[in-house]
Amino acid sequence: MRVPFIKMHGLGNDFIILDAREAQLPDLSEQTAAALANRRTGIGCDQLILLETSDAADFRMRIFNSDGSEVEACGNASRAVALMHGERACVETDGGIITLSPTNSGARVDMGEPAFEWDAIPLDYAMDTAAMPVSWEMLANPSAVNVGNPHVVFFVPDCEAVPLDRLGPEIEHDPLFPERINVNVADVRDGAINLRVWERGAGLTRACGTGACATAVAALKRGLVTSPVTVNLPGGALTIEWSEGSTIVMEGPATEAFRGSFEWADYA
Ligand SMILES: N[C@H](CCC[C@H](N)C(=O)O)C(=O)O
Repeated sequence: MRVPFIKMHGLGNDFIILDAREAQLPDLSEQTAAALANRRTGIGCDQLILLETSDAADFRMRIFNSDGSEVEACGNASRAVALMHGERACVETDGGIITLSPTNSGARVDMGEPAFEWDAIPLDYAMDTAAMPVSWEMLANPSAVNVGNPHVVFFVPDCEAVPLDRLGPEIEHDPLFPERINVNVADVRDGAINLRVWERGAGLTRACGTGACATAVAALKRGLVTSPVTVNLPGGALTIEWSEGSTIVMEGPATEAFRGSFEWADYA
């Protein structure tokens, strides 16, 4: 079976998008997702995105990391799907309902409300998620926020100085995080956030939309910045708006790279 796809990215965080809303596709296994995402033997992406019909929203967006793991949220892909869909839409994800509003260069996405309770992150045991009494070498006293998916956020003097390629996987797989975790290291300068992210199931990426949301919320709760806040990632900048009790709104670019097709049997 020949299957069409669209290759898109949000600030260099890249996606293969499969659209099963009209044409039924075979069941997508985590093995097939990982094979398609493989940059050497497959098409290559950070996340694979599958669009399906939904009874609860305009459509459903499913998210598979490049290791094959299916997860709840993907901010950059939400903007890419908004641009592709071309009009305002409510979208069902495993992390809740999000609202997409295309702009002429990408999209504004309402990501829903963040959660802060230790068992909503989730953590393996109770603790204060605003300043967790844990550390990994120079990374200490983080915040934890769930923005549909789980994030831990460390504030440091210089995010470029952190050996994230080594500490990221160590923290991602720590037993404190029963569903693993996305690892954010950030510094704050001139009212803006500089952010690097080790993504659960995908590793270092050029940008992470949900990481930008979680880090902005953590910084706003600590009084380090004011809303709206610019978050500078290696791939570019996003703007995040949030205040206590409200939903998170993220705005930024999305880009279509190319369209193609592949033989499903080659990856099944
Ligand atoms: N790159 C995505 C994050 C994917 C999240 C995934 N790594 C997870 O396991 O939650 C974003 O822009 O939000």
